[in-house]
Amino acid sequence: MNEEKLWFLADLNPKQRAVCTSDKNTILIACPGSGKTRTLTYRLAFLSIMYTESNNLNIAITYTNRASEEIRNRLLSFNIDLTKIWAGTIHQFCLEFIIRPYSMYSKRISRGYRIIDEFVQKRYVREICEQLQIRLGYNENPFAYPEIVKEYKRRLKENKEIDFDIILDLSFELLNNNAFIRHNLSNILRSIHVDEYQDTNDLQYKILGLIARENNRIRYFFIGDVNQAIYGGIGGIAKSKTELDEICGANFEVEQLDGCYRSSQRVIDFYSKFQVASSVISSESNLKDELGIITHNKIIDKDDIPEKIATIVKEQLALGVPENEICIIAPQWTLLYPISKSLRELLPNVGFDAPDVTPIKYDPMNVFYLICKLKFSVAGKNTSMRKRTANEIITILTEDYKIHLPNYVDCYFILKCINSAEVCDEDGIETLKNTVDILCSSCAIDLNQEDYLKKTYTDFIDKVNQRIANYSLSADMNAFKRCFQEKSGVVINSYHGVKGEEYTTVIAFGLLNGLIPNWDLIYNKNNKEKRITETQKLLYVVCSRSKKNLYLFSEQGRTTRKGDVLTPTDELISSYSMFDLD
Ligand SMILES: Nc1ncnc2c1ncn2[C@@H]1O[C@H](COP(=O)(O)OP(=O)(O)OP(=O)(O)O)[C@@H](O)[C@H]1O
Repeated sequence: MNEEKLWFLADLNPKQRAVCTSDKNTILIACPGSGKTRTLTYRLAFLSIMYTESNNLNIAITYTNRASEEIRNRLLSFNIDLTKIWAGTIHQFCLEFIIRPYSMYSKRISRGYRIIDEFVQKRYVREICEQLQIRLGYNENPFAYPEIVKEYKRRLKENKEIDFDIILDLSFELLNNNAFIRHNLSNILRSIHVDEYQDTNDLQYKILGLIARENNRIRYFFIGDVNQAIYGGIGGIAKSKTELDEICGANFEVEQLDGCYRSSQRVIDFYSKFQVASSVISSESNLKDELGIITHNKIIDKDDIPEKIATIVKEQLALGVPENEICIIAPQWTLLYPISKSLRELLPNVGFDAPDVTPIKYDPMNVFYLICKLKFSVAGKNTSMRKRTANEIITILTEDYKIHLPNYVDCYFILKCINSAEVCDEDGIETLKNTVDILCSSCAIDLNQEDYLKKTYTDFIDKVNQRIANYSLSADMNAFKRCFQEKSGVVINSYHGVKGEEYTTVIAFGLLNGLIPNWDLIYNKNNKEKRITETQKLLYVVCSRSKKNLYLFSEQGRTTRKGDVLTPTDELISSYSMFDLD
């Protein structure tokens, strides 16, 4: 009877279908474009259809919010009921399934806590450096100083604050110290899928292992590609079968997918030169025999980059390539913001899905960010997102800040309050303040009695003001609305941000020693091997996003702060001696 509902399995090749419907703990390792994400997404759909009677959840842990959003959208397009599927990052998983429901069992957070963001973290580091009289060098990592770490941790503890690392530490502690939490949690799960598992760190594996060992009926699915392990610097590691067997107390099958459905053979042959674990990849794409364009320009001046890229974009559009099939990539946000601005000026009729410097920064775990999202996006559109966001606001207030809300407060009430707040066209901050005032008074929240919430509010307003001042931004309602407008068009993103994505034409610039690889890897002369492999993996990720065309730039004229000239990335130059570039 389910067969009709499983129509989508026909879109998989036999190997993908076997993996998708398998009931074994599986490690799926395969090359870019081989359909790992497709197999994972279809597996979630398969499980939710096969086990309609059960309430147990199927979990997908992704590296980014963008990836989990894409999985959810794909499933919705199949009309899959999402109630038994959960997709999000490991931090969201820990927060939702461990920290929030069990915070009363941790002395540190039992009376409430607030999650701090990068803005507050940077402020603390600045204050601590002043206090300890430490002068940090340019780009130096403050957390390499044990005395800074000690004082930072002390402050957070004293203020009942947690950061992203502490979310993981506390989750591990709660699970490790409390058998009943492991028991309760593992009994509501059917399966856990970890996408891009090569980027998982030791503590994250341990958390997953504690859950797995408690209940061997949960099926685990680790999906990844060792050649794309670009987070080694922050502890990401692809564990072997033996290690995963040990961590999860289970027996894993190792499976592989063959062929690449994304890229032409020419693109594959080019990026294969950056493999650290070699394998032969053959194209299964309908673009298989396309030659496309693969080029590396080392003579262009940095000031000519915007015009040159604008010309390529125009040519591609004229050839019929859709806007969202073109992607421009750079290694740093400091390069991405100016190129976005220049391209918008040079190509006023082209749409861009590009990073903008806006008054409000993306921060979905901050309750005031969520209030802004509802106030500054269009009411009446995307009702399910609005209801979800309003519910999330209630959850954060009650479970993180431990605020007792009156019984009448539900998502509709929150939406009504936010919609009714007075708008001040010239001043987004004033509008936000009106919204927070009405929300607090209607929900019986006295901000003066709620220290943590008030601190988060003050920090949020400070951060917005600082961004407006630092980047000379407009502060009117339109500027605030732009933060939440959906963008579409030519994609502009970072080298790390494009992981998992695919485009007909990829244009990458900033391929320079000092950026790719970064200075940390260059200075570390003892570890030449690491420098080479880390750089190769980044180049592999970037180039394997392309279906057909690849324009690479190592522009001239970029220098260090001292004025030393940045030269083209060595690993890129050495790789194409055997390859005929255009
Ligand atoms: N069996 C198939 N038939 C046709 N197209 C497929 C098949 N499997 C995957 N694809 C298509 O190939 C492309 C790449 O798939 P997917 O993104 O799942 O690969 P991936 O292995 O996750 O890649 P990456 O490692 O780069 O993230 C997508 O456009 C997908 O729809």
